[in-house]
Amino acid sequence: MKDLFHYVHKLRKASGWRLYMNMAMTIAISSLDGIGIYLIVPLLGIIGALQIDTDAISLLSGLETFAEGLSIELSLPLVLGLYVLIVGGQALLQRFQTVQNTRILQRYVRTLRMEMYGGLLRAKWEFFLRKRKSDFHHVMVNELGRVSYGTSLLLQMATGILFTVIQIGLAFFLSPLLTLVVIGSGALLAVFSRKFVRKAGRIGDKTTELSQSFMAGISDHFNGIKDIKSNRLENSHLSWFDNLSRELESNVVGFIKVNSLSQFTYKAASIVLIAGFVYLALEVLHTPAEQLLLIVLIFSRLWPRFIGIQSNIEQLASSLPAFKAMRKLQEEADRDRELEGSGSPGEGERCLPVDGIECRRVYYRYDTSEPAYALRDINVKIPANRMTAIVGKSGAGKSTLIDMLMGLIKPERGEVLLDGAVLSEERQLRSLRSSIGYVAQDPFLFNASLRDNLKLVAPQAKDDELWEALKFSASEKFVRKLPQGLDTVIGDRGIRLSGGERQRIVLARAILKRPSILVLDEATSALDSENERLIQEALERLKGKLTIIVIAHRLSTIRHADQVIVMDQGEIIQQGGYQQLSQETKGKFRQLLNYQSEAVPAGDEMA
Ligand SMILES: Nc1ncnc2c1ncn2[C@@H]1O[C@H](COP(=O)(O)OP(=O)(O)OP(=O)(O)O)[C@@H](O)[C@H]1O
Repeated sequence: MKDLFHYVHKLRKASGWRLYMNMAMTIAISSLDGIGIYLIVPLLGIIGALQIDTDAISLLSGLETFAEGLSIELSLPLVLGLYVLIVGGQALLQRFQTVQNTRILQRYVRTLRMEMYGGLLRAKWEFFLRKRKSDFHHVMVNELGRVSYGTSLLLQMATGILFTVIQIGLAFFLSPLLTLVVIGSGALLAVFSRKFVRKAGRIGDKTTELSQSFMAGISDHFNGIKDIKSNRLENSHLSWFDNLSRELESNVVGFIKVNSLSQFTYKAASIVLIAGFVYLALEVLHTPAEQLLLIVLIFSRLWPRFIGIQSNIEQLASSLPAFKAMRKLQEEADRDRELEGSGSPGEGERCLPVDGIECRRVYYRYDTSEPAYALRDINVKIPANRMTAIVGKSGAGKSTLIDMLMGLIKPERGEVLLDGAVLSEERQLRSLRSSIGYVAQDPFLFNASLRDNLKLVAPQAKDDELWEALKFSASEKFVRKLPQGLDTVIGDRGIRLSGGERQRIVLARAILKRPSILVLDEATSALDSENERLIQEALERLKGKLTIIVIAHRLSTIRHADQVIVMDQGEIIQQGGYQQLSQETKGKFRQLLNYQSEAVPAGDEMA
């Protein structure tokens, strides 16, 4: 419930005066509706079109006196005209209110969407390490949809309750006793219906759980579709999908069963109640015909309202888990917020390291409840405007060290310094991040044209700057050969390009940002030796102008590095110049060189 109130508060903040205006309109519509319906029969009585004793209904005798006072004669056309005016006005207001309601709701959903997306984008990298990507899709699509639906239910319910209260007020004027009996019966039934609400809540929990698995499963499957197809895993995935779909189906049917059972209970009760009323009125109390007509009228107006509210409560209970899930993720993301107010790439002050980046006694664990350290007692300096290479076996901690140097993760112990100052302030971190050109192991491209992919980091870049960057990354030739050149759309994650082509485009993009620190994490692993040589030469030309950090398994790539760092099991076990390390015959680096020289033909050995 706390979560619901949290979102109601947000709704109030997002909609401001519109929400109150909406409530006021609800009151007007309900009043007009009540007046229109309840007055038609008695008004016909006043003008004598129906045989009704108006003195039996206090409100009507008052109205009659009022009309007499104004010396207005209540004729049939006047009564009917009044009725048309009231009901027509009410319909017009209702239309206006529907549009207004949608505005309120859509504005609110947009606010929530922006808040959620902004919160996620601004969260630290470590937040993403702990989470499944599909959980974000799940919250942004499914849960947000349920929250929006829940909120619209809430608005509907608020309208319904207001409506009912006003109708009760009007009905009370017409017949206090009868109205009290109807309310009492409704309240009694509501108490008995609490179990329906609880059941609906449990079904809502299950819906959250199932749709989370559904989203996680399908995104995993489509990410790994190539593996699925090549290993003929279609059937096992289909059977998983079938089981989950069945569970989803039975969950929905389960909810409808609960909902329809409660509706049935209310309807059955209404039949019994109305029969009881009529019997009591005719046989025991000998109520006059006009009163009896009112019993039916009041009952038939109020009872469906009770049913509607009960149904809304159940549906709301089933969407409460979505409010909870969304709030939880939003709060987690907000707690892990970083780089407040960071703008688009390239914006803000950039840093130009003069001394370099340094790690002092740095320790890091991905999971602090586990003993294994991904980085252990790291003491290293990455000198400015030099090329540093990080090598080591798979899992040695190379990428983790790079993440640490880029300020993506924070040391559990120890400190990272930029030009001698501890990297802790937001401003420092922001300027460091704005100055980095990063090419990941698994390069990411958007399903857009090459031009758009490149301009992502430099929106103002002219075509000749794009071509210059492409030339740097040895991609100019292949891009010129593409049918639409820079306008070629490269498919989902750049699927229409080869692995090596993708790496080169991402490298061009990193260069286009004109970084002062270039970080390449296995950035040329998919390249043939010819293209790799071209990139090496380009990097050579950059040496002395920017700080370059390279991770490479293929040691030939780092022949020209000024400094080589060798890592093993999270520690730095060797550090020095390429030549120096290759001559330390007992060192790990020499061992790695030997493994690779055995694997490549003699002429291609690095030296
Ligand atoms: N997100 C993560 N959660 C938990 N452990 C992780 C995570 N990423 C890496 N690790 C662990 O941290 C250690 C270092 O991983 P890291 O990716 O830094 O190695 P690496 O040297 O870059 O390996 P590779 O050359 O294969 O990319 C490994 O034992 C790895 O299992």
